[in-house]
Amino acid sequence: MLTDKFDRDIKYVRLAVTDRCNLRCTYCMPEMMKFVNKDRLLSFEEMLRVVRILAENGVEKVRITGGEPFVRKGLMDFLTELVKIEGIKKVGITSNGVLLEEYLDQLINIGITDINLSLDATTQHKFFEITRRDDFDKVYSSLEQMITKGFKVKINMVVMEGKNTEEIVPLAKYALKWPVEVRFIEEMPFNGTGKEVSKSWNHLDIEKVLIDSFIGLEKVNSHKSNTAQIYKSSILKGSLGIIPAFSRTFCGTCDRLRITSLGEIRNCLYSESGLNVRDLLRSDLGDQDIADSIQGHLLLKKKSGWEEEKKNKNLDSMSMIGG
Ligand SMILES: Nc1nc2c(ncn2[C@@H]2O[C@H](COP(=O)(O)OP(=O)(O)OP(=O)(O)O)[C@@H](O)[C@H]2O)c(=O)[nH]1
Ligand SMILES: C[S@@+](CC[C@H](N)C(=O)[O-])C[C@H]1O[C@@H](n2cnc3c(N)ncnc32)[C@H](O)[C@@H]1O
Ligand code: SF4
Ligand code: SF4
Repeated sequence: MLTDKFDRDIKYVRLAVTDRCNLRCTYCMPEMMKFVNKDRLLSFEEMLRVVRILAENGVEKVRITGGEPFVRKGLMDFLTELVKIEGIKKVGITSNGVLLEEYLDQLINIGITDINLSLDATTQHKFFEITRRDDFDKVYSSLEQMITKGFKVKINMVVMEGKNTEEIVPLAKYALKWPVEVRFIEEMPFNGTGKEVSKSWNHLDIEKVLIDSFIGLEKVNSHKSNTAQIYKSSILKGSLGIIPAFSRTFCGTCDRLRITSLGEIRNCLYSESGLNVRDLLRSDLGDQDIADSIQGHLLLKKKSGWEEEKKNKNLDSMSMIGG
């Protein structure tokens, strides 16, 4: 079992399969984003090997992220192999939904039905302002199809002062008509431009809007490794959630490791650097040696990454880290 100095067992890995993306969300990257050379990314074979090593050491859940996972060629073949790895009980994907619709049936066949969909607006116009691309209709259509086909869907909206706060209630209303979890995320300073987030709504501002707009909304307890505070009401088919990713910490129960698109194992979203597992996989080290290196690196995981690493001001694009 991979365990850190504070007895947190690591069971969850977030794997960024690419840094490339077909959108340019303003909170994540600049329009002229420079992506890394493809040979610096882990190959799918290397990813499968590292996940096997992690699974042999207690990791049970993998979340595929990026960049946009579906822009990487060969993703479906990779996922088919990934779900077969012994010990991996759950594979989820976080996607912007632009290319998702055509893959839904294949995903069901593979056994992946857990999708977190990023959507920050309910109109074409607002969607374009935030993502700099005109793909709202494709994302909405993917969403409708996912609901029809019975996927377990969580919607992620990054809340930005002066940009989309008026979209909180319209998006939350998706949970009135569909059994989806609509989650509102505090903006974090990973926009790839080096600029700080000027002023952003925090979890209390978001909570006030939700409580004022939905009758009978109540906080419920959620799983300890959940990033979101969940709210339910009898009027909702789904639920609402707030992810206080910037202003508060849920580090005490952090059971996550990240593998960036460059193949770096990072102990925390806010870590400035990590263990270069790509070089280890390309050396002649065996699986046990690599597992030992990962365990060694894990001992550097901070008790509260949020408090101790946030000062790093690592302003990478979120697409490099995977969120
Ligand atoms: N501060 C912080 N934010 C996180 C962490 N994990 C995910 N996030 C943020 O939470 C938001 C939603 O991320 P998702 O990719 O949907 O992942 P998730 O909500 O952790 O996923 P599941 O719990 O697996 O459904 C993104 O903005 C992430 O950057 C974390 O460990 N710490
Ligand atoms: C980096 S994206 C990668 C996966 C996919 N492209 C997507 O957008 O869902 C993963 C998650 O990080 C979130 N994210 C990106 N930049 C963020 C920021 N600056 N603050 C908070 N969340 C952010 C996105 O909204 C998304 O839910
Ligand atoms: S948040 Fe996701 S969809 Fe938006 S630019 Fe970043 S990687 Fe692409
Ligand atoms: S800030 Fe770092 S340590 Fe805290 S929950 Fe997020 S990833 Fe884990």
